[in-house]
Amino acid sequence: MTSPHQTLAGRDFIVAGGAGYIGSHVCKSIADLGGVPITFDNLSAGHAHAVQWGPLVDVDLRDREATSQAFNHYEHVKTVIHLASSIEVGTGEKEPAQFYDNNVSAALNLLLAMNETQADRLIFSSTCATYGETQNMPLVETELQNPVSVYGKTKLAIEHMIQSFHKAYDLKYVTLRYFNASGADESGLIGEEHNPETHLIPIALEAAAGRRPKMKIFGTNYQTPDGTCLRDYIHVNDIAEAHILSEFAFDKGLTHAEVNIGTGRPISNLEILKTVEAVTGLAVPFDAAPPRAGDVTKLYADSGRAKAVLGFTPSHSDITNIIKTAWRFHSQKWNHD
Ligand SMILES: NC(=O)c1ccc[n+]([C@@H]2O[C@H](COP(=O)([O-])OP(=O)(O)OC[C@H]3O[C@@H](n4cnc5c(N)ncnc54)[C@H](O)[C@@H]3O)[C@@H](O)[C@H]2O)c1
Ligand SMILES: O=c1ccn([C@@H]2O[C@H](COP(=O)(O)OP(=O)(O)O[C@H]3O[C@H](CO)[C@H](O)[C@H](O)[C@H]3O)[C@@H](O)[C@H]2O)c(=O)[nH]1
Repeated sequence: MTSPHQTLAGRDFIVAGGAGYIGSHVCKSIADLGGVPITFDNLSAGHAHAVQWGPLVDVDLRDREATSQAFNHYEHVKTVIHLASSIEVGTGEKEPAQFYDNNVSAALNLLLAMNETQADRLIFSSTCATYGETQNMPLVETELQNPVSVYGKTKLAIEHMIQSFHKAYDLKYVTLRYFNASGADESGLIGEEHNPETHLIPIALEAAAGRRPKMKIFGTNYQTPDGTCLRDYIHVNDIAEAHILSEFAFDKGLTHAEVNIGTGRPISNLEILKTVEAVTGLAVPFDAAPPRAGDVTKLYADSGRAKAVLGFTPSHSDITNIIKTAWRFHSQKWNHD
C-alpha cells in the first residue's frame, strides 16, 4: 500500500496506452498523488474521453520516427509505463502478423526511443497468459513460461527484449504480469470499454441488463470443481497501485523484477455469473459452448513476490466489490446511451 505521505508531485510519466481501460486508471492514480501522466496513444482501442488527468499525444508506436519525436519532445521524463498493445486473444490467433507488429515492433520502437532520452525506468504490462497450461498453482514467477496464445507469445517476446535492454543498456524495469483486470474506479468516470468486449464480467453484466439476449460459457467440462475455467480477478485500481509502488521501488534502488499482480484466489466462470446475479438482482441467461481457442484451464497467482518486492497487497479486489464497481460504471454509461 502507498502511505499517505508518499507523493509524485513534480514527476511526469509517459503512459503509453493511457487512453485504455487499465491505462486510464493508472493515469488517475498518478494524478491523485500529484504527478502528471502524459498519455501516448493512437486511440485504436482507447478513448479520448478517458484521458482526463494530463495531455494526450496522438502517436502510433508502430511508427518509429513518430515515436522517437514524441519521446524527444518529453525528453526530461524518467519513467515510462507501457500498456499499449493489441489484447484480443482470438484476433491474435487469426492475425498474428498484426499482433507481432503492434506488440513486439511497437515495444522495440518504444525502447529505442527511451534510449534517446533520459527515460531509464520502464513499467511494462505483461500477463499471466505468458505462463500457458500448467497444473502448478498458484503460479510463481519462476514457473516455465510456455504461452498457448499468440497474444501470450508476443508478451513473452517483449519481456525478453526488456531483459536484454536491461543487461546491455542498464534499463531499469518492472514487468507486471497482471491476472484478470476487472472492476472500475469508484468515481464512475472511467471503466472497461473494450470494443468488441470479450471479457467475462462485462459480458455477463450486458446479459443481465438484457443488452444481449444470452451469453456463452466457453467450456463446461474442464478438470475443475464445476467444470468451468478458473481465473484470478484483480481490481483495476489495485493494478494501478502496483504501478505507483513500482515507481517507489525504483526510488529505493530496485533495478529489475518480474512480478505477478493477482490475488491468489481462483474463481470459476459460473461463480462469476452467480455473483453478477447477486449484485444486480437480475438473471444472467447463458448457454454452454465449446472451449475458446487459446484458453487455459486455470490461472491464479502466487502473490508473495508482489508483497515482498513492491509491498503490494490488493485492497479493492473482493469479487463482490469488483462486480459492484463494474456494474455502477456500465449502468451509468448505458443510461447515457
Ligand atoms: N485487461 C486485462 O485483463 C489484462 C490482463 C493482463 C494484461 N493486460 C495488458 O494491459 C494492457 C492494457 O490493457 P487494457 O485492457 O487496458 O487494453 P485497452 O485496449 O483498453 O488499452 C490499450 C491501449 O493501447 C492503445 N494502443 C494500442 N496499440 C497502440 C499503438 N500501436 N500505438 C499507440 N497506442 C496503442 C489503445 O488505443 C488503447 O488505448 C495491455 O498491454 C494488456 O495486454 C490486460
Ligand atoms: O463470453 C465469455 C467470455 C469469457 N468467457 C470465459 O471466461 C474466462 C475469462 O475470460 P476473459 O476473456 O475475461 O479473460 P482471459 O482469462 O481470457 O484473459 C486473457 O486476456 C486478457 C487480455 O484481454 C489478459 O491478458 C489475461 O491475462 C489473459 O489471460 C475464460 O475461461 C473464458 O473462456 C466465457 O465463458 N464467455
